[in-house]
Amino acid sequence: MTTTTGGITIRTATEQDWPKIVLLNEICFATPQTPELTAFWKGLVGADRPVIALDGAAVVGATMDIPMTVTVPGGAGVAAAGITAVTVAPTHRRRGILRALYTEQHARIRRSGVPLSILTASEGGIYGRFGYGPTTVESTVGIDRRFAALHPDVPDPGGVRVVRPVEARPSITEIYDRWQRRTPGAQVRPDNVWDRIFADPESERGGGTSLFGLLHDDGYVLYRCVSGEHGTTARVQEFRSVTDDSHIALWRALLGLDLIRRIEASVVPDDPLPYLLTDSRLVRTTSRHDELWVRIMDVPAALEARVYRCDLDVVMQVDDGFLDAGGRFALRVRDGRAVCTRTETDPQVVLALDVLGSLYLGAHRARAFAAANRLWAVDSSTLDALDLAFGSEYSAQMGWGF
Ligand SMILES: CC(=O)SCCNC(=O)CCNC(=O)[C@H](O)C(C)(C)COP(=O)(O)OP(=O)(O)OC[C@H]1O[C@@H](n2cnc3c(N)ncnc32)[C@H](O)[C@@H]1OP(=O)(O)O
Repeated sequence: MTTTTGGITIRTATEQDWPKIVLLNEICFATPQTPELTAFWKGLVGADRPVIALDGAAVVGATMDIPMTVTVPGGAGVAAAGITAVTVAPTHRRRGILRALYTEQHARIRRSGVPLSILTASEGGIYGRFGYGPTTVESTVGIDRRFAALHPDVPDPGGVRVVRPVEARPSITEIYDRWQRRTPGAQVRPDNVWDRIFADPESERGGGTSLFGLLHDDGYVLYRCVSGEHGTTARVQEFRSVTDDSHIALWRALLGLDLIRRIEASVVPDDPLPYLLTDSRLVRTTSRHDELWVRIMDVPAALEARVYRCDLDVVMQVDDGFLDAGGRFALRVRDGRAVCTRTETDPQVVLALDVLGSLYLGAHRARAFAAANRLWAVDSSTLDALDLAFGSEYSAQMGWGF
């Protein structure tokens, strides 16, 4: 495939293009790549899968996607294209190269038939126009461990062992798989991603120690320590837990790190962490940000893949200004399962595809979008019905974690 717009050629890459793609990535993300990192990305993406933009012989833009599987409410794994490493040279920005790359890439994604396309966004203002809505949410919190006391009602389930992560790989990966299958927005993690996590290359430690591990039968923590002028901080890279007891036991272990001054971790909106402490204010939020963005490629397939919390009958008009994946859809839910079909009936709800993407995993509310005039509903009870049905048990979670 090759198309040319405004003197720029858009085509799929070959193995020979990779040195130029890597240089573009290094410049755009201000991160030099080691040969190992390049080999890792090539293995993940496939050498001949990026879509690139050329000005003469120079590569001036690139985008890639990785085949992924995302958990949706109810636990099903849905196939998704994971868009990554999108770059346009600083010499060629704001003249439509990203749009040209995306047009080509998304046509290919559509032909592949996957119901979803996903990404994590470098900036929040770019991807809505392409039908992506922010879905999962996470906060970074910091705790001054010296003052953190556990609430007297919080039990001490025990069962945590200190491990070297690489030696505990089978247990850690098995727990991740359990966590991923029950967590909307979580993704199946392939072996080569695990290989990289356990290899723990020094170039990616951000000045910290190698990874330390805490392991429980139903959860684990991977963290590293960073020393600064105000003492040592334990930075949690991953905290995965599938039971309340393991969540408590792992936080007890972290808060027991006597010589560590501060613990930093990412938490989801309904994380019980503040309630474990006598003083919940000690869990200070330092940032709150979107994590996974979803673009629904096939509305009926995506809406039928998840389960719902109550019965629902609604006709939605979904507007897609980028591709033609929108239209009018009748969504009928009984006993949690949906049937979604195209219809000509007048809609009770009108919304853009990026808004439907934001509602899809259950972490955002239709009523809030309606208040912002980003969703129209025929009446207030329709908004209530949407929010009741689309809500999910675990409100939000994190991505691949690297
Ligand atoms: C999924 C990921 O990989 S996230 C990483 C994205 N990459 C980066 O952040 C690296 C640094 N930035 C870049 O490489 C480039 O600036 C890109 C890729 C973000 C944009 O590339 P460009 O070729 O300049 O974008 P292009 O000209 O095609 O713009 C497409 C649309 O997005 C808009 N847009 C582009 N960049 C931005 C921005 N930073 N903020 C808001 N809107 C933007 C344009 O106005 C345009 O809107 P329109 O089509 O509705 O008029």
